[in-house]
Amino acid sequence: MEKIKIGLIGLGTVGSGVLEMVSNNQAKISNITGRELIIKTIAVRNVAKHRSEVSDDIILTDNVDDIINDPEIKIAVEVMGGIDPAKEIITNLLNAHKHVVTANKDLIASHGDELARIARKNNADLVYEASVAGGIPILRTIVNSFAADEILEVKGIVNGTTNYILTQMQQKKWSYEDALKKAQELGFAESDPTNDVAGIDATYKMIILSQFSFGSHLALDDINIEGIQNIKLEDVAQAADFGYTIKLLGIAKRVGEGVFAEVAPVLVPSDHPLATIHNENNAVMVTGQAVGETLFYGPGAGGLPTANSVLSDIVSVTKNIALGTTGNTFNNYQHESEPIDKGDVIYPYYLSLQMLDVPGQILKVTKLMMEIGASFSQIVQTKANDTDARVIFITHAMSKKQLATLKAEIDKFDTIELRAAYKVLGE
Ligand SMILES: NC(=O)C1=CN([C@@H]2O[C@H](COP(=O)(O)OP(=O)(O)OC[C@H]3O[C@@H](n4cnc5c(N)ncnc54)[C@H](OP(=O)(O)O)[C@@H]3O)[C@@H](O)[C@H]2O)C=CC1
Ligand SMILES: N[C@@H](CC=O)C(=O)O
Ligand code: NA
Repeated sequence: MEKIKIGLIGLGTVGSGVLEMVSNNQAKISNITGRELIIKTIAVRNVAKHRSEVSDDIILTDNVDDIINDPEIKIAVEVMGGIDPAKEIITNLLNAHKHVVTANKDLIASHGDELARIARKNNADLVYEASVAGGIPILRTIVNSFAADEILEVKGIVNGTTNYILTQMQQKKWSYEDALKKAQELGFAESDPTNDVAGIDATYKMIILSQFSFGSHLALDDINIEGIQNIKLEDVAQAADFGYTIKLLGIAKRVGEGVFAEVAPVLVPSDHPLATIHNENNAVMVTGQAVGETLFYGPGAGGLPTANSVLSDIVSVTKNIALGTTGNTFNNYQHESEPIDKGDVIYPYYLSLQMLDVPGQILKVTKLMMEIGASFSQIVQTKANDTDARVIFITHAMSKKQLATLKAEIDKFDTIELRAAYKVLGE
């Protein structure tokens, strides 16, 4: 049987999963593709590290040129992460006419168009199913199964680390710090978890999902991003009392001829499907004009689940090599979007305020709400400490402009502090 030789760049959480799957699932892969896959060379940062999983017939190197310059290697798998030097490495691989499979959302969200052009020029495949929602086969599903439908909205939980942290805070009352540490130990977090907890990783994934769903080219600056770093156990408990679960959601939807996208903590009604997604699992809800609402669920992080997506890409490239059909862009939907006024997008909000416990304080907030033309649907007051009250409001739908004015006006009161403002899904 003809052999296809592969170069693997990175042997951490995902790379180890890829190595394991290629050796354990060879029979099925060969059956489907008519080719035998061989991992010839693995590039890592530190070759001195003990790696019992690497057999003697595999070349282990710390020099990626051993893959780039090897004419025998047809497919390179980049699972080292980060933008530099991954961008230069992938560029060199494509220019050396290698097909590239990557899990790198940072790079694809930031420079995907440029890399896709280089791939096309070299008649090479560049595919990245693992970059969004780990083990969920979502990108190829949008390309193939939503090819004709007009997608109106794509939203969901697209970061495993933060969903794991929120689940532990909600179900086991773990502190944020303890939950993050465990997510790192389990291999869900990025090597620097800042992007996970600050919502940047989820934003990269929403940029890629928006490209596939709307043909748009959003940049980080186009998107309102808020992470989970400031969520307190008291908000988690208060949200639960109101019947909500706090989730870090990515939302991207068509607004007129433009696309609105946001990543932020959102109160999800506890009986909503997205509220039932726990731990490192992810879920992506795609709403199409014709099909209506669809939901795709599965592990969003972790070695083997992510490796399964990488392997699906490797198999797809291998079939293209066998058929002589390489060089097609993974996503070729392009649609020019117009800028939208984000201030007009409306949602209900959860507002947590701390105020001096004396008469007239709630009235001040109520008057402000009247002035901006907004209103409350639920109010709860508890004791914060000897002098202060905690007052939680759930508002009716209001615009971001109204919310910004409210925040600015509350800021002027010495006796009232806005401690949290989170969107609420549905009204
Ligand atoms: N972890 C997950 O659940 C998921 C991760 N991803 C993405 O997959 C990619 C890999 O993630 P993950 O496996 O978790 O990362 P790890 O940190 O576990 O592994 C990174 C690997 O890359 C190697 N490496 C780093 N820099 C270089 C370099 N300059 N040259 C050669 N090798 C290098 C490291 O070498 P050494 O071993 O010597 O340190 C290590 O083997 C990232 O893009 C990530 O965003 C996507 C979906 C899920
Ligand atoms: N760090 C990421 C890994 C997968 O993309 C996450 O937690 O989702
Ligand atoms: Na995926």
